[in-house]
Amino acid sequence: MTEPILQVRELQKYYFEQDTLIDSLLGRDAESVKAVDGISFDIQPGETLGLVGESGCGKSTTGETLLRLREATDGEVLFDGENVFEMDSTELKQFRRDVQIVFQDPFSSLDPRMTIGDIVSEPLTIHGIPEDPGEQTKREWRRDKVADLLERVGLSANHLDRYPHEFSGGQRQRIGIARALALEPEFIVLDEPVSALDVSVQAQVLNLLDDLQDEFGLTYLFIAHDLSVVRHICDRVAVMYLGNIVELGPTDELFDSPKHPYTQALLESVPRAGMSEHGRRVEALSGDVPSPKSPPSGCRFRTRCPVVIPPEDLDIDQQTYRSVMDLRDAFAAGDVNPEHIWEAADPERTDEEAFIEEARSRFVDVELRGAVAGHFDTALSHLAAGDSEKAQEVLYTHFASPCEERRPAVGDTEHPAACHLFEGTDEVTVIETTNGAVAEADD
Ligand SMILES: Nc1ncnc2c1ncn2[C@@H]1O[C@H](COP(=O)(O)OP(=O)(O)OP(=O)(O)O)[C@@H](O)[C@H]1O
Repeated sequence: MTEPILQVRELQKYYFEQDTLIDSLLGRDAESVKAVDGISFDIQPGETLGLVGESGCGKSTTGETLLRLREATDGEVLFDGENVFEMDSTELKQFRRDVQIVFQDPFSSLDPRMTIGDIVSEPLTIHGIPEDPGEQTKREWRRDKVADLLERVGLSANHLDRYPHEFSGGQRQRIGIARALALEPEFIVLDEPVSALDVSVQAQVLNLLDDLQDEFGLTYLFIAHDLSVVRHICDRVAVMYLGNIVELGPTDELFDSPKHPYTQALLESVPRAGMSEHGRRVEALSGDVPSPKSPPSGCRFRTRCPVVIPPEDLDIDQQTYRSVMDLRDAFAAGDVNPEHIWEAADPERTDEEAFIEEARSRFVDVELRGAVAGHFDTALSHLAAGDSEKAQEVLYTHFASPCEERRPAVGDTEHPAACHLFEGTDEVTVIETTNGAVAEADD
């Protein structure tokens, strides 16, 4: 195998909020937003790696941090074997030529006061290119170069003296791409390059990117939230959730046999022609993404996961377990007020049993049985007595999931996924239960 052009190792980027002098004078604690929290991947020369996930999961931060446009909190990035975060000014200057970024919004990323010629040639001017323009002046050389670049991205060389507002969204994105190509880079981060464009124009820009990759031998990191876009342009796809990579694999394999419950849910939420609701195997994603300021312990997806693993000694179905987990989270967030439950309980009765009946009807809509019912009622009786801490403790003791105790490792196989369900195995299948889908590992 060839040497990867890019190697990302345990990259971490935290944003710190409330850490100004005024904040500390006002006694506010600094808060960290764990936007990217220890991700690793490689990209081979000439490859397109997709980076997908819901809004806010850390995709753009990843792209910008590995290009050193943002300062990493921790981790390492090697480009052509060189440590990007340890480059001196000469090495960094060369790096800035070799890597480029294309942004999502072609309306705000181009300076409206500059002509297209100036926009595309600006990187050349900044880098003092050409050193030797031969028979021409530097300005003539750059004009010719820009005219050539415009034609290569499907625009006319006659557009050189026009301004961005004279172009459509698709054309502006082509201008952004021409600018990124000016320095003849090896690697480009494409940050949602077609998300702001009409669907009819998206395919044209994607085809252009594909052609340019072949023509110039480019390597891409293609960031997108739209899975259907990634499918056609990427060789491999990495799926991100709340600052972590949860699955990475060859595109077709990842789409045809997704392993991680998050990838499965993400794919199920993509409308697909000919697929009826009945044919869906896993429920589409529900619930909100937790805040990256206080991400869940262990697996970050566990608070929304449809197949979270119960403790070994507990016989509990997924729906009931989810209700208990949600109740625990509500306790922890201070969202459960016993006074309200007493008020809503049968006014004829003031006994603990009335409280428990009311609380059960509020928190679970399935019938609890056996040990599960016993632990649950014990917790509720503590709550009835006003001891919310003890109630929480009971729920944590008896219902703790392996998914919350340890962060699942991403393996180093060709198609790894970070999920406790199949750690140590390479295969996963999805089976259906009456209460929803359950992913199971093949041993
Ligand atoms: N400058 C900043 N200061 C504080 N928090 C930030 C900053 N920039 C991004 N974040 C937060 O970091 C997290 C990751 O943001 P990022 O933009 O990288 O996600 P994304 O997956 O690219 O989302 P989108 O598709 O919406 O751009 C989000 O919670 C975001 O609010």
